[in-house]
Amino acid sequence: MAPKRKTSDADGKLQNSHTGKRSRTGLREPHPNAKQAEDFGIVLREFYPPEMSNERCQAYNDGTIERPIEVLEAACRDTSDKRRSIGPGKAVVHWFKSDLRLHDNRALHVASQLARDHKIPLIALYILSPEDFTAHLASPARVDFTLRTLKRLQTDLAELDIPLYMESQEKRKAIPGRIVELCQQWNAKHLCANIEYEVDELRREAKLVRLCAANDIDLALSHDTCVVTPGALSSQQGKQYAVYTPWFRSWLAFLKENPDYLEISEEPGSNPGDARRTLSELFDCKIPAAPGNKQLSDEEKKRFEQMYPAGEHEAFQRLEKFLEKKGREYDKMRSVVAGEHTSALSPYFASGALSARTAVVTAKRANRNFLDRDNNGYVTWISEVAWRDFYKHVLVNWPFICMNKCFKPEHTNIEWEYDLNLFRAWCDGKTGFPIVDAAMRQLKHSAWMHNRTRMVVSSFLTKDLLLDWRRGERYFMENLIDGDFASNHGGWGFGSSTGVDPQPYFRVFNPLRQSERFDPDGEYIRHWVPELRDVKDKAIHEPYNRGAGQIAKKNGYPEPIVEHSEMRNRALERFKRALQR
Ligand SMILES: Cc1cc2nc3c(=O)[nH]c(=O)nc-3n(C[C@H](O)[C@H](O)[C@H](O)COP(=O)(O)OP(=O)(O)OC[C@H]3O[C@@H](n4cnc5c(N)ncnc54)[C@H](O)[C@@H]3O)c2cc1C
Repeated sequence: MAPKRKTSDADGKLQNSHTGKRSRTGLREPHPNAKQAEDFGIVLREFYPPEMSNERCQAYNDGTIERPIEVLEAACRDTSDKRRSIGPGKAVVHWFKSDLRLHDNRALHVASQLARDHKIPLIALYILSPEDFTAHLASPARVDFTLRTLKRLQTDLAELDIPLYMESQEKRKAIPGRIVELCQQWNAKHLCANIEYEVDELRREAKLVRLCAANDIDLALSHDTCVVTPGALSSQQGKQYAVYTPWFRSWLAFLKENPDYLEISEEPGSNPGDARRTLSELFDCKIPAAPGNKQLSDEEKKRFEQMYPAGEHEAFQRLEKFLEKKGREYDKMRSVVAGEHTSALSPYFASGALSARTAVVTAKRANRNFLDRDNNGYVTWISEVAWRDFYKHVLVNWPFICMNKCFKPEHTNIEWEYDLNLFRAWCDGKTGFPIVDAAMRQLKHSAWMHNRTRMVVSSFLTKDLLLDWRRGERYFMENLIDGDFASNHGGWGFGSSTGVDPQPYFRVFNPLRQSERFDPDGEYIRHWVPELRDVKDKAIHEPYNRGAGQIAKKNGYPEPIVEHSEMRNRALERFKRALQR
């Protein structure tokens, strides 16, 4: 039998200009929530087509549509002969994206080796794309952190006589062409970059590989951001794991068998002596400005600078300090929401100032006996870093999750609410549920939130308010300094029970129990909700039901906006109904 022809991802995007099942007229009918989802700001129509159909997700699962990673692999394969024949040129370029570090950077290492072998200089490149920031919902705090990290990177590179050329490109479509133009201007024949696994980026890189080859430039791409490359692990049936625990077992076994995956790449050496002179104009580049829609106030800028100093040196110091002071107790303390018991390294991973590999190797060293599961603190922390890999592996295999779809497309049929008042109350930390409000205010102030409360508030938005989880996912991206598509989607999928390896839908977090368990003395709540600071003892968890209503009311703290058990039942009914369809 002839194999089924695969539709390319890009073809499919054009074919699938509408959503849902075919009606009797042959046109596709929208999903139950498609229109509301657009009006509620979930599908960004400025950049993307309407929500895709469940059929089309199924076609990805059946392998009849090429995944973006396959499109990229095909581009690399088709151009490999041509690329191999390309000579050295006069410079090698490393294109920085979300890998803003010198230490343990796979593609940068390749670029530096090439430059050394051919005795030509290395040029570093960064292109800021306001459109990408908007389409990918980058928060102003994350953009500011990226720009501050670039400043550190520029200084570190300059010490090696390597220039960092930076510019803004308003239109993201213009980026591949502009990169080719720059390489031609610098007479560079080799361009190196690390792979980003989000759909837009994989498609862009597939185009760029071909465009470069057509212009006599070799784009060499490296796998770098995950410890274990997406696609390297598969179940006994040869499939991508959808459950974390067996996946993690396989991840550990893979690293035991392939220790080279934990090898740290050397930092680049200095450029040859005359690079300062021959490339002098590239050394004075200004850090691009944050786009107008991603600006912070002066007060916010100062606050974030203090909370999260930028750069890889800071990241490494924080890593070492965390492992030394908190690592051993991590398994016992990581869910306590008051105080600092986790590493708070997520902004550094997200910007690429710290590699996951370095984190694992350093933790392993701190533990010394990692594979024999010596200390539960370090082993648990490594397993958390592995969650980051897990969600990226999931994204590569099920790319439609990048397109506003659930991991199980049938979950798109859940009937959500689209109530703006409830959504605002959640965003502003005014739901009358102290643990939820404390967490949402922590997010506003710190652009970061504790993992436990991320789970609590995502469950609350979806199960207690029954709001479409994708709006919460978007709000997180727009506000987190560590916003990372795969981890954020994974977290929201977990909390809303619509994702890969989710919390089962019938196990609904009770905000009160979560509060009593993970903030037993109410320290976290009192810190973030000043209206409740004078509330004594256990009343802090639900002031209106435990005799502290007067204080709460006097200080303007709202009564609960919903009744948990009633909403829980409603959520269970809606999930059951959707899954029985
Ligand atoms: C609804 C929701 C949304 C989330 N959104 C993001 C996000 O946008 N970006 C992000 O980096 N993480 C996200 N997470 C995962 C997790 O909450 C954060 O990574 C963690 O809180 C960061 O704090 P830390 O650096 O102190 O973590 P630590 O506890 O010190 O863990 C170390 C590192 O492991 C990784 N990690 C830990 N837990 C997870 C996890 N559950 N999933 C994936 N990676 C993990 C992170 O890179 C983290 O920095 C989300 C979780 C949920 C439930």
